[in-house]
Amino acid sequence: MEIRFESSRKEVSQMNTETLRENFLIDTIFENDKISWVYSHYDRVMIGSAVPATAPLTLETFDSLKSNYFLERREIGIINIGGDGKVIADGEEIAINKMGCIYVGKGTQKVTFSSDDSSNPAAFYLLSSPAHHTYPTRLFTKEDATPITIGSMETSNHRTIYKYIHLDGIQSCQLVMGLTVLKTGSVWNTMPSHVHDRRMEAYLYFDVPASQRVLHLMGEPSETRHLWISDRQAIISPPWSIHSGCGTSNYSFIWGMAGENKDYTDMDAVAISDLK
Ligand SMILES: O=C[C@H](O)[C@@H](O)CC(=O)C(=O)O
Ligand SMILES: [Zn+2]
Repeated sequence: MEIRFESSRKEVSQMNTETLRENFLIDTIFENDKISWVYSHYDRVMIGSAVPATAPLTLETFDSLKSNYFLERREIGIINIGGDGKVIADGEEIAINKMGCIYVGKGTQKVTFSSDDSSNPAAFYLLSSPAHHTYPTRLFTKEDATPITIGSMETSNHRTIYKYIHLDGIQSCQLVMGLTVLKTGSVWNTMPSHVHDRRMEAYLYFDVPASQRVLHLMGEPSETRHLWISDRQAIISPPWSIHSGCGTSNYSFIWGMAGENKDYTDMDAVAISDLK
């Protein structure tokens, strides 16, 4: 497991491309037959993936977590971006199709991931944060997520937001999770952008066509930086940073947060005219 420590706002304003990518881009995820994790010191959120290509995979703990099993003091949100699959949580088998979300609560001792068809394996994106209470394991399909459409074609940000784990959805201790799908012809996500100093955020871009890229924007609103992102790569966004992007085509992404509250609408908007 890779550990990423935090960087200060001043440090980030002085980073070159390579240092920025080393600190905030997660590019080696979604490897076949592997569970991989990055432990971020922003709100102690763990960002990972599980691709059970040829055989099922079991969630294991790490020495550095000093726990007897992964979810002893943690909760986890799982979203499938690949073929149909299953999650087994302490014996409870749950089928999960593309864009479905499963929350598994603290205290669950054994979690296993499998694919229905090894020629089209499931690809599970994982987000985990510390937890102090057990909320029940729950599945939401993308239809359960009461999708809302925002933005417009005129401003190239027409998109549908699916909220899964949040105040009015699946209950959790601090995890908030969902995904956004851009309409054909729309390329901007989270524009106008925002910050929420009370919560860190992580993005996983997916369904980005192989020859296309997303220009992800981060940094303080008056000190923005960019990173070029390809399909199935993730980005860590510090609590003081904007997290927004513009694609060379439309695309989708999973957003996830942890911190002070689970209120999706708790955002401090940044006027487009204030970005530098
Ligand atoms: O705090 C919320 C997150 O940044 C995302 O939900 C924003 C987003 O998906 C979008 O506007 O497209
Ligand atoms: Zn946000």
